[in-house]
Amino acid sequence: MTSLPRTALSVNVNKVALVRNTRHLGIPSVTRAAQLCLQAGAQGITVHPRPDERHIRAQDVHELAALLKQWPQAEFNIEGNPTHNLMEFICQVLPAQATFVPDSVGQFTSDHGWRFPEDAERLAPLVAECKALGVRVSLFMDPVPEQMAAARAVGADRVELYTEPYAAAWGTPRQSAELARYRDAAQAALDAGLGVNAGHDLNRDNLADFLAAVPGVLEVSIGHALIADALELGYGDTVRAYQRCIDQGMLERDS
Ligand SMILES: CC(=O)[C@@H](O)[C@H](O)COP(=O)(O)O
Ligand SMILES: NCC(=O)COP(=O)(O)O
Repeated sequence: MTSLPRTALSVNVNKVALVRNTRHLGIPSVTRAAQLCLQAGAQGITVHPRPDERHIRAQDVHELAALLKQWPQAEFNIEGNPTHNLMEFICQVLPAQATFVPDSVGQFTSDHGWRFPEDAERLAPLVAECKALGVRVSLFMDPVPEQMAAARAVGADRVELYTEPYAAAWGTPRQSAELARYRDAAQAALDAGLGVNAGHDLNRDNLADFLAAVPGVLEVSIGHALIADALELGYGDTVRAYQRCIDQGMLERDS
């Protein structure tokens, strides 16, 4: 048995909203999806309300915040760029965690992390504002060990390692080299006093290998693949399948 905390699964429901938004019928319901995932054992719900509202809308953020109040053991994680629309949501609903992501307005999807020292000056007061509200701050970061102390220096509690490069390398000859980069970045984050989250393009195939190799991952936020799986398996069975991947990865890491 491991003495380390089990990696939490935060389900990103952006893609439920994306389908919902193609009609004016309110289906599929974002709050119902979140509720079913929580009932199946997910430890959190994540949203990334983009300024163009292509998926999550302001109303979703408020309805999910109300739902999460009924699940005090689960966490609400809101992602976004704090120089665009994120801070307004943070002030309004006080989620457990804010994940700062350096996306441009209208960006296709997140594809890189913050860069230091360039971003330090504008991030520090925004991190402090969240902390004063009692909201934990995680910074979306590329797996660069040298950047982790700087993330800590602006006041962040955690970093979220951007896992798309690992996901793209999974199952190829580059997999172990990629995993080494993430292992080193996570260790540097831990050494700097940061907690470690991870996300982007994680799925049922690549998740266990990631957690087996990368130390101390407190949370994975997973949306695109998980919601696609839920179309076939249903939300409950899908969440349970991802929890098994988490358990398998942690067991391998600790054995
Ligand atoms: C920060 C991150 O990796 C996710 O929020 C990802 O950007 C999901 O956003 P989309 O669902 O809009 O692709
Ligand atoms: N922070 C990553 C996230 O919330 C979900 O990313 P993805 O699984 O949709 O790629």
